Amino acid sequence: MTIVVSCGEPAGIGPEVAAKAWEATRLPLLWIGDPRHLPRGTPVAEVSGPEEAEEAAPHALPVLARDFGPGAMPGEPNPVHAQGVIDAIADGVRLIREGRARALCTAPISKEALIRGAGFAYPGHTEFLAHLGGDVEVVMMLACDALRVVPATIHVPIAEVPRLLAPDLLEGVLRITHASLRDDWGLPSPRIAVAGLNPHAGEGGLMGSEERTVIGPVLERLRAEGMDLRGPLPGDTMFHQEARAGYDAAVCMYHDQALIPIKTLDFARGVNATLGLPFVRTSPDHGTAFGIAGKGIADARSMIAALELADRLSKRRGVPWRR
Ligand SMILES: NC(=O)C1=CN([C@@H]2O[C@H](COP(=O)(O)OP(=O)(O)OC[C@H]3O[C@@H](n4cnc5c(N)ncnc54)[C@H](O)[C@@H]3O)[C@@H](O)[C@H]2O)C=CC1
Ligand SMILES: NCC(=O)COP(=O)(O)O
Repeated sequence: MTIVVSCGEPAGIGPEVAAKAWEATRLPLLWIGDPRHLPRGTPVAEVSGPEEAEEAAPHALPVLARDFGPGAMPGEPNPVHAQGVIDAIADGVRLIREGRARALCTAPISKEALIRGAGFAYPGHTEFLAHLGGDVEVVMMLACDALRVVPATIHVPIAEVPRLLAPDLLEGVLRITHASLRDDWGLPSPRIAVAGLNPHAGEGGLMGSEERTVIGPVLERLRAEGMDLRGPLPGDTMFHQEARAGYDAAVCMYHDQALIPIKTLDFARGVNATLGLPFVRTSPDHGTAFGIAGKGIADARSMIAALELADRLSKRRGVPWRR
């Protein structure tokens, strides 16, 4: 069964890295988008559905063709394309729900282009997919060989993090992360490190209180259920090599606390996966990279890693849509 790849922002590097990743892996993908946005020379097999992808994939990139209207200008998102970009994601999810595809790999979108061009109501794929998955609670994980990280709050202004960091939210994030490490990653007893919010994890309450009022009590409660949770740990000292050896995933309190270490360690091969969905979704860790779009120089290793992870996780799950 095929892995669906949504086109992402046509003015970015998404179409290029998808074409390069197909070339490198020949996995039975189904790319949904306007084939005119693919790099010139990409061998394309237009198919009418995912069922035809397997046969086509060894020779050409299987494409479920959409007409986005005007062509794409590298680096300059066209508002007219925004709805097509959103629809490609939703179509991919529909194919999985219908049991016709086994996973979704999303190429990067420009959140700003979709919000401005089509009034997109979500700050990213993660939140949109949570809605399409049945308004479920989800978690963003970024993973590479050296590290897995989870930001407890995701696409929100930093000023709002302390208010949003409620015990219920943190508990949900930890439960979903723990269940996914066990069921999707095959770790029978996951070890999770949890960062504090404040410098030095609050320095005994002298540099902030969330570690004592929110994070600590949630960890105590879940430890009592048998989860292996370390922390709250100072965010600045939990990512060096020796520290990383002590846990399977790090749950962080905000976006950059989680993403800076992983993108610094392995930007080229990091993968973003959404946990808690009824289906498997992965994505490269990078964005649209408008500055290099159309130049043919984009590095496809993160997209390849995202496809390989989607392949592995969906095979492990065995069903396209878990109810
Ligand atoms: N999953 C998604 O849809 C994601 C979307 N984005 C969106 O992408 C847009 C741009 O975000 P930025 O913060 O600039 O991050 P970015 O990842 O697009 O670019 C950061 C830097 O890395 C370089 N770069 C990125 N990917 C590369 C690749 N595959 N090969 C070679 N160089 C690469 C870029 O040229 C740039 O210098 C934003 O609108 C953001 O919201 C960002 C991350 C994920
Ligand atoms: N920085 C990660 C990111 O923006 C990915 O967001 P999403 O579109 O996968 O929700």
